Amino acid sequence: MDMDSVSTGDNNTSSLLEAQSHVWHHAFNFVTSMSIKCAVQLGLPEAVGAHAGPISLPDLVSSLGLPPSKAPYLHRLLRLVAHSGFLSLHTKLNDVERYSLTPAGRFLLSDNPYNAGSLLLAVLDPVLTEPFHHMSAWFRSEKTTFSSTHGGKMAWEYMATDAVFSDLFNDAMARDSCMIAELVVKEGRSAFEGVGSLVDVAGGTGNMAKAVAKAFPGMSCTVLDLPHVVSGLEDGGNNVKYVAGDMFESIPAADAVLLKWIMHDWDDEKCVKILRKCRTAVTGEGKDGQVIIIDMVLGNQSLDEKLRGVQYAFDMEMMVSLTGKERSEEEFAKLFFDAGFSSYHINPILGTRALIQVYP
Ligand SMILES: C[S@@+](CC[C@H](N)C(=O)[O-])C[C@H]1O[C@@H](n2cnc3c(N)ncnc32)[C@H](O)[C@@H]1O
Ligand SMILES: O=c1cc(-c2ccc(O)c(O)c2)oc2c(O)c(O)ccc12
Repeated sequence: MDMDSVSTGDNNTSSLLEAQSHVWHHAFNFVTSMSIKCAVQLGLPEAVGAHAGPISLPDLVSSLGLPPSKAPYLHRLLRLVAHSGFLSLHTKLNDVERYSLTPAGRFLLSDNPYNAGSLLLAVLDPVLTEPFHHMSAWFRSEKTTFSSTHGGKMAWEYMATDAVFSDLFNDAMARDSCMIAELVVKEGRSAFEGVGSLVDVAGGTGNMAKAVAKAFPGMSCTVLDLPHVVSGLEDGGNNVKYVAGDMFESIPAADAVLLKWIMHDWDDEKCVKILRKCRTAVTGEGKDGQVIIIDMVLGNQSLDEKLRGVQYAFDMEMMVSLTGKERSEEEFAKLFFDAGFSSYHINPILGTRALIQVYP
């Protein structure tokens, strides 16, 4: 091959090497993700976190119950996991390497109520990674919706048939809700003040509703979700009850309806259907309620590069695993007006996500 014809633009040595490394960085990102997944599956965060002070490699090998012969291999895994920002490396004591958890590493602890390890395990489960192998074939096909993998089942139908993946996914959602509930109660309190009754539509196992009910003792909260998600869940004290149902059919009347991480699961047509049902729920019986949405809003220029990258990656996940998408303010506004709402307010208080209040 004539190499001159391959290199384009500025071909001095450092820019060539940088361009190659850029490709490698993205090609191997997957290896980094899978290595962090392995660390979570081994219980590494718990072993590091439980140790009094930074832990050495031999102590880690024994507390993880690994064969001693695995020590040099574990050392290599630790190096990457530490480099990725989940462990701090301490070398001061007698030149022995010891590890402690960084704040991001503590997010991987299974007993951390905010644990994000479950989301990592779900996103890196073959159920969710496998469809990506078929993305280019889908682009070439005439099909406009991707989500027909998993033996031809659509996402939520599939979920009802795979209890292991469903439990992992619901746990990921529940942990996220713990953290978001705390932030919402702290930073977005005004949205919930004066609300007497709230339905958390597709509210999963109810963590968000429980936290909101606890923070606002006078509020009665209902969690609506599919039967396989809420069946067997006891109505929790604290004014929280569960209803098994289909949000496309009927949503109980309330002063406010919450949709956390729901809009991005669905295409525009389905979103408008859900929003119309929500509008009916908050305007019945002479009510003049509101719909509260927690989701990403694309195009917030104050987000840094990394967070914008996370939003675009989530958008691909929604495209490939579900029939959903992440939306800009303009795209959300169109949905709201199409569903008959008259105004909205976006409060970007949740990092990559925002709290949106929508009014009839
Ligand atoms: C992404 S999860 C979000 C759960 C919860 N709102 C949260 O943020 O933790 C989407 C939820 O929608 C539920 N769901 C899907 N289709 C539904 C339907 N037709 N009616 C009610 N819930 C549904 C799923 O069971 C799942 O719990
Ligand atoms: O990573 C995700 C994956 C999925 C998902 C759900 C059911 C399926 O059967 C499926 O194949 C994929 O849904 C998500 C979601 O709904 C969120 O709100 C946030 C993240 C995800």
